[in-house]
Amino acid sequence: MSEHLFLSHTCSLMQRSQSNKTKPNQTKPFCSNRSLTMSPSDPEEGSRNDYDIDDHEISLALSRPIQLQRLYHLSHYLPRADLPTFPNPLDHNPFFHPYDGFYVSPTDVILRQIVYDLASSSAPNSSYHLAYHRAGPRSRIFFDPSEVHAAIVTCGGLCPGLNTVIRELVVGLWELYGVRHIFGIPSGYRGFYSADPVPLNPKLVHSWHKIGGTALQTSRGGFDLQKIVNSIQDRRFNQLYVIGGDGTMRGAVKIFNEIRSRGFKIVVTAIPKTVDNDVGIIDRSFGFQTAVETAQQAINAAHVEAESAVNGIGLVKLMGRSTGHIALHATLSSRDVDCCLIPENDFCLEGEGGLFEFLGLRLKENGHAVVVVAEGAGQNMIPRSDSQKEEKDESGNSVFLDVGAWLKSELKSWWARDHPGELFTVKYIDPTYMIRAVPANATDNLYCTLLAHSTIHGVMAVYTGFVSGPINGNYVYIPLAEVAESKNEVNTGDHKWAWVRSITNQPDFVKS
Ligand SMILES: Nc1ncnc2c1ncn2[C@@H]1O[C@H](COP(=O)(O)OP(=O)(O)O)[C@@H](O)[C@H]1O
Ligand SMILES: O=P(O)(O)OC[C@H]1O[C@](O)(COP(=O)(O)O)[C@@H](O)[C@@H]1O
Ligand SMILES: [Mg+2]
Repeated sequence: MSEHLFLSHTCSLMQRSQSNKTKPNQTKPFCSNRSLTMSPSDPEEGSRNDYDIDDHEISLALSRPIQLQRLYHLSHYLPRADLPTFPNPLDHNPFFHPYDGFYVSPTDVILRQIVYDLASSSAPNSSYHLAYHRAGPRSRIFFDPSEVHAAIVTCGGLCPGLNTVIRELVVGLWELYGVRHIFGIPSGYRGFYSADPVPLNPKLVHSWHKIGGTALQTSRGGFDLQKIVNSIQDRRFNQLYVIGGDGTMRGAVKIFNEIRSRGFKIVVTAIPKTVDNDVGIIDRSFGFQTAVETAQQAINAAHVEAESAVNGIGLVKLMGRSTGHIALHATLSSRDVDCCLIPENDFCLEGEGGLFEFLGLRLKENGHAVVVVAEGAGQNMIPRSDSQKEEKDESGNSVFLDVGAWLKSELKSWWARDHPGELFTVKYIDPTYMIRAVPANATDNLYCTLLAHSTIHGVMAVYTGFVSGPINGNYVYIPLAEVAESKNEVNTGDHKWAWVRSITNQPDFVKS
């Protein structure tokens, strides 16, 4: 799945770097502050210290090959004769003026990593620079727009921006490429074989970006591969846009493989949807910022309630099945939070270093405290029956118990035991669905638009089995299977989590 490209700029950077070695007084590339970048090859400038960068190390780092993550293209399994090409209709779109460089070529790439330690050759992947195909319009397309039959489906839980993505897929296909056969599949994967497709057009979807949820409806479970692919074939769909989270994408990989093995001229693409921001590789998922913003209202309310009570604790549970991104970002944005609990960190309640001790001190100092807990945190501590242990939703995801309700009850028991007769209040706010059922904010709406349009461009170029998404702020095409298996967890060793801890002053809550 990979090929090596030695790009000419790599060579030219190497040459620049090497030529600097022989002309010590010239400005070196990548050394912004000459006084901090003495090279050991310049004896008159002193001996090597911590700020030194060896030219040889720079050359080595820059001379690494670029490994391009290859994408599936219909030409990989269909004869070229079945894939006539057409000029991109954007050539004649009155609103576009394709200039030199407007169209993206297969050699346009975006590097996965932009932060490098030039001196490190032992770091993972350091033997090459990983790159992805840049997203964007191609000069030639492989679909006659009049023959396109596009199907759009939304699966899994809600996320702000779902309707915007659908809207922009419809408007983009219609306005940019002249596609007129666009259909919504109602109620998730099961809708392929249990419902009639709904014809979509720009007029119908015009104001959908202002509405939360998904106008196409969604569901969990109901993934029947053969029925889905048969339905796609029977209805002559040749473009499939699947919008959903990790489960949906694992399903999309199976659909893609089945379509490929049947040799159909059908493109499959997925648009990652996860309010939890738990999908890896891409910078962030759409709707996440809206969810964090909406969570502020719950935190503010918890703070007001806590402050207005004697020994008041405001407890807010936020979404995050296996990752604590929403809780973390909401905590960082709020500054009213005393403690943030996430699934990536175990915590203990009792004893020295435990949550109760910490909150007891906060109440003593401030008279109140605000706790934010992600829904997946502390699940291993909540007592559950055998049937609860086994419980799964229709998609096979484990059903979590309510960590907020459990924590509230534990807090009350602790206080009654250790501070009998003293006033104490816990106000538990569970805004779960409120943070994901809202329409996307302006930033997420714009993001959804770019996501939808960059996806359409890739599909019209008949890349298949791919996901479009931003890496380092640039839109790229990533193999679907890679995204489906990726995970984005909070790195509790990095600066962001340290920042949470420095704001809240919370300890690790480990048993001492
Ligand atoms: N491993 C899998 N293989 C095939 N389909 C799956 C898989 N996991 C989930 N699905 C299907 O994907 C859809 C959404 O999955 P779910 O886990 O509920 O949400 P999300 O996609 O948001 O993670 C459901 O219809 C489910 O049946
Ligand atoms: O009640 P539902 O609809 O199953 O949704 C609850 C789950 O959905 C989520 O919001 C998102 O999950 P998915 O993106 O995997 O669908 C989780 O945070 C939460 O556990
Ligand atoms: Mg999921």
